Amino acid sequence: MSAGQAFHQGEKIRMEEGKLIVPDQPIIPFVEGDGTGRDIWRASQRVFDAAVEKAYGGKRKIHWLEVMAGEKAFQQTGNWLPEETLTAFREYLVGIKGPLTTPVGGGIRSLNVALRKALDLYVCLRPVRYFKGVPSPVRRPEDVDMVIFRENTEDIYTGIEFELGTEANERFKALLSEHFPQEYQKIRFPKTAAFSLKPISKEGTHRLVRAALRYALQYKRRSVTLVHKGNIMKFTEGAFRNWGYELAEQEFGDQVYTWAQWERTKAVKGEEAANAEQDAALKAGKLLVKDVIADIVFQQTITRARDFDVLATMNLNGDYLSDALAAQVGGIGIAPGGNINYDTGHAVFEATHGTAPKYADKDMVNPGSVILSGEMMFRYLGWNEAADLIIRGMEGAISAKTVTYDFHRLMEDATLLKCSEFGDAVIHHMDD
Ligand SMILES: NC(=O)C1=CN([C@@H]2O[C@H](COP(=O)(O)OP(=O)(O)OC[C@H]3O[C@@H](n4cnc5c(N)ncnc54)[C@H](OP(=O)(O)O)[C@@H]3O)[C@@H](O)[C@H]2O)C=CC1
Ligand SMILES: O=C(O)CCC(=O)C(=O)O
Ligand SMILES: [Mg+2]
Repeated sequence: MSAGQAFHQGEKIRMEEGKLIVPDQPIIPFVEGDGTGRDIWRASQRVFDAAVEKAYGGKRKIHWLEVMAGEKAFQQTGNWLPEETLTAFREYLVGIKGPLTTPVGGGIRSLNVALRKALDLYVCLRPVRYFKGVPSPVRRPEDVDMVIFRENTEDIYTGIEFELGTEANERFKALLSEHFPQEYQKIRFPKTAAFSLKPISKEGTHRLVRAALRYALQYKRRSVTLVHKGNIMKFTEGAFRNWGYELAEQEFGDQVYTWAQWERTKAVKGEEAANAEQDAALKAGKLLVKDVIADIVFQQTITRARDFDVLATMNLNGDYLSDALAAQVGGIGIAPGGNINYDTGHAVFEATHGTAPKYADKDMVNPGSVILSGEMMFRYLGWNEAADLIIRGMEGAISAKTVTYDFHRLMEDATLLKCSEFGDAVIHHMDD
């Protein structure tokens, strides 16, 4: 059904004066996704409808609107990401999607990235929390309670690349050697080098860090950590850190204490004075804004998880970090997310994982990531009662040890469920 068809029941979600207006019968567009997306969507949609029905007894209802993207769209329309799909997500403001396949080393560019860019969904929000009973490779998974704010529209995901052997690559190299001879000299094997460009802007950094800080202050989190590889990429990743501190001090000065402030005090008054200043600020309830280099963050989030809370990252670092952190709390089968523009209200919720093609149509994988992405969507809509039921259902199914293969292989005495059966178990445990 097309986005604009007037006879579709339900109403549009709107944004008015910076506030989301959610009717009781909203139209929500969804993409089921490629590969395992099909199985996962079927299970998840049942969970969402059950949660809404149980929470509101018929007063509220979602009118699902299927929109096409990926393989299904290509088969049916010859287009991987039809304009109608973008129009639907634009018009109805809030949607949800399954994973879409991106070929490696050639072929189409990521449809996921294209959607994020088209709707300017500049925050990729990925909470990482522990559910009791989930199998984990670390000793204290309950210490993991982090929220990733990943920049979603810049970085190497911009897709400006020059492939070896193409005329564009030769022209790009000629431009470098003519206009930037010193930089050109640094290329180890210029004859066989390909290139990717990495734009990182002050504007893009500011809006991402602003969103992370607002979230941290609203939910009374302990800290926001800026993640970067600024020692090596000084003017992109290093600038991300500097602009992040700048924004924090300029816009949230009376509510935060930054490590940039600590450095300045140390330079003038010494380390002891800087430590005392930080202690006093934290005692006064200020939010700590700090930074970490992107390699050590992968170690420290494991060895001292409690030191990390909200993490603000550029696009690639956040992509890596989301899968890595998910491993500590049960893996990618239970890692939700949302792509959000807090200014326009547009949001598309989706799992952190991909299409896992080897499991496609086997009714086997964990639908938990999409189910929890729906939970995030309900909270975004203010439907907290439905969201709470989903959490209760997930907790109940996991603590009853009725789980899909990914958890089953790591748990003792668990019952192996199919993807669809896990959805049923979540619904069943909503009544716990
Ligand atoms: N937002 C999106 O749409 C995303 C799309 N992708 C795309 O997906 C495709 C495949 O990517 P790939 O790198 O293989 O990553 P995937 O996340 O698709 O799969 C990697 C592994 O993660 C585990 N896994 C994934 N999903 C689940 C699940 N629901 N339940 C349990 N385990 C799960 C499986 O592990 P095991 O083998 O151990 O069982 C699987 O083999 C690529 O084309 C990629 O571009 C990737 C990420 C995000
Ligand atoms: O777009 C893709 O295929 C991969 C995206 C991805 O890995 C992510 O957003 O986490
Ligand atoms: Mg990823």
